[in-house]
Amino acid sequence: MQSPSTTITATIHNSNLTPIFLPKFPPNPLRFRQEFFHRHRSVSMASSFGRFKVNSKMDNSSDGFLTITEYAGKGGVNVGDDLVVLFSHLEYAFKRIAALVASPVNFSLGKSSGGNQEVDSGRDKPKPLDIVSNEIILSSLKNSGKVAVMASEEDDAPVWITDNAQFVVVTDPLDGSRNIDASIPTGTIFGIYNRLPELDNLPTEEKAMLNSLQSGNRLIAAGYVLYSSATILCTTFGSGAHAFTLDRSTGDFVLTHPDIKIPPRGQIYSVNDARYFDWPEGLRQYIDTIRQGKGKFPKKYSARYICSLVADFHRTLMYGGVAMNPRDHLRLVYEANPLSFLAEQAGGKGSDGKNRILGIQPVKLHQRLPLFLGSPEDIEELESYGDVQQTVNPGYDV
Ligand SMILES: O=P(O)(O)OC[C@H]1O[C@](O)(COP(=O)(O)O)[C@@H](O)[C@@H]1O
Repeated sequence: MQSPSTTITATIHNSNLTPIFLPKFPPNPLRFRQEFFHRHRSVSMASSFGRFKVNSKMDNSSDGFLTITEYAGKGGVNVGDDLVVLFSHLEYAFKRIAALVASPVNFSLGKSSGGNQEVDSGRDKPKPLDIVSNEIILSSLKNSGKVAVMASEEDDAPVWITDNAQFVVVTDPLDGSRNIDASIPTGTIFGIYNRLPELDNLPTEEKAMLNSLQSGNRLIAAGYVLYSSATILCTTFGSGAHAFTLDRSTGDFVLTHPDIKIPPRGQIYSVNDARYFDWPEGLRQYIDTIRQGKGKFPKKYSARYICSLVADFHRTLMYGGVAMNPRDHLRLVYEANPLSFLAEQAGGKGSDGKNRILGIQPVKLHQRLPLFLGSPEDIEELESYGDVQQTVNPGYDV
């Protein structure tokens, strides 16, 4: 009989993981790289924006996992040097945030949004993690030299960084941070647009705002980072959704989930159903119906709700079903648009219950709306109930 450690080692070996607590294995098998090349060898990866195409040189690549830089770079989908540089700076920010949320230093930072009120004299009040994460991302974007403006959920107004840089970045630096004291997964969400040169002559505040209020249809890239048992960066450049897992032994994000396809139909719904009595009739009926297995899919649905949007969305992408927040709570610019872009790139849908999210023109930076993300058949069935947006919003303590 094998010893437990032999069994664990074998299991990990077979699943291509390289944990830091075990001796390093020989180079990782070729599986993901080969799969990726095989799938994309002659396939046009042009997005609806018509920008990115696979470079055929990828066929001749060497062994091992594909890093995100390789994927995005000249040997991969070739999104352009500027975007590759921007991504490498974003990656650095995400690694710093991943380290921070997992660090004992959290406790001295004051994890919760309220921060630590008790401070020794002469010492600054610790900043909550969402503020620190915001600063980390802003500093990376500044260092990249590629970003004209950043709009963040943590800032009242967009920050103009530099003239003539190509990109606009919108972000929720640390979503789900209210859960962090319990070490529940959190995430970063981001979207990238091209700067609109036609606005260049406007006053700074105005051009910063209008560049940030672009419709989701114009996103050229988007993604989220899940800080959980693994740190996963799931991204799209408009040519499918791909997830990269942080290999802590090398510090690289490596392609582990190429070309994610959300199941057309899932069996999981994700919602804060303590709000049931504030829901409109249509939403109650929909949930009652699928719970009982009386919907179009004749199986009883199961509920999962982490209350951390990135984690709930990631699970939905992997397993299918629908993740929702039916009240005006989540932000169009920072959350709904980037995640809807990813959902669509994976074959899913993003809706406000009536309309496609990516078609909505933002009118305010911090605009909130109901959000439904998930499998196409589930979203279509939900929308067919008509009355699914929660308009009663009394304010909730937790
Ligand atoms: O309280 P609700 O309606 O369940 O909302 C929970 C949602 O709010 C969030 O915590 C985001 O809220 P904040 O933007 O206020 O941090 C999501 O992560 C989560 O999905």
